[in-house]
Amino acid sequence: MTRLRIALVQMNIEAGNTEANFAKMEAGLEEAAALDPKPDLIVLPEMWNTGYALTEIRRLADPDGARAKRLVSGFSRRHGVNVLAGSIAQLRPDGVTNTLYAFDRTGAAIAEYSKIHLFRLMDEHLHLEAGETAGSFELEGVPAAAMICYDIRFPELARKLALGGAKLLIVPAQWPHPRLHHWRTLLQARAIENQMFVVSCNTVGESGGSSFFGHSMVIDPWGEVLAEAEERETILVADIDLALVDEVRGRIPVFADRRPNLYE
Ligand SMILES: NC(=O)CCC(=O)C(=O)O
Repeated sequence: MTRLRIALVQMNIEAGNTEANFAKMEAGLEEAAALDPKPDLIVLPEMWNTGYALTEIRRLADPDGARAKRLVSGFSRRHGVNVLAGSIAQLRPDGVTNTLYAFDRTGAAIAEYSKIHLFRLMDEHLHLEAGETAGSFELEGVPAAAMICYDIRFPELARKLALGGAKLLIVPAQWPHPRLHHWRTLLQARAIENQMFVVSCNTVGESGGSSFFGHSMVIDPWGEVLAEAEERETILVADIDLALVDEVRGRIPVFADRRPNLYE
């Protein structure tokens, strides 16, 4: 399949209120799955279970992500829809990670990725453990990849994922004011330079001393913004055609023209 309908659940997350956040996440998934036509893929934002309640994160984090995995996997299977389950605060024996999962239409796990660049400005490095591997996977036969929020400031990671074949990059985030122009510019740059679709799901509202601006986006491999949310809770929907990736890569053959021996 080269065409995908994507729905992004741009939601307000209450820092530290996991029960409210789980309820909101489930309501958001149900609302997205009820769209007509139904989406092929639903995406959630970063750290949707706890928000940035980092000083209490060990108490709040989901042990092995068991609760989130059980709920989202069951939802995927019941509705026959792929879900990229945001990221959550996941409790592991060696600490808390900022981890996303993806499930296919049968509810089977197809991806797990823990954020590898921790964002010092929001104290992530003091409370979270960084992941150690990049996030590539396959979605309905499409080579795809995921990064989390601050990761998009590292073009070398996006390039590695694109060189590995990714045509679709999915980015859950909690990106606050006042850096809207960084968010939009970096996401568009990752799409243009790697000639791939970039799909980013942000949050809205005040939490943990930050104000999140939404502006979830779907950007095509030419850098065109196909859909962009405003600063309020919403389900943002866009239809993408993956065939455009090969067309753009054929028109400007960036990957064939690279000179890695000069700069790697
Ligand atoms: N949650 C994050 O990683 C935020 C990243 C961010 O705001 C940035 O400017 O980078």
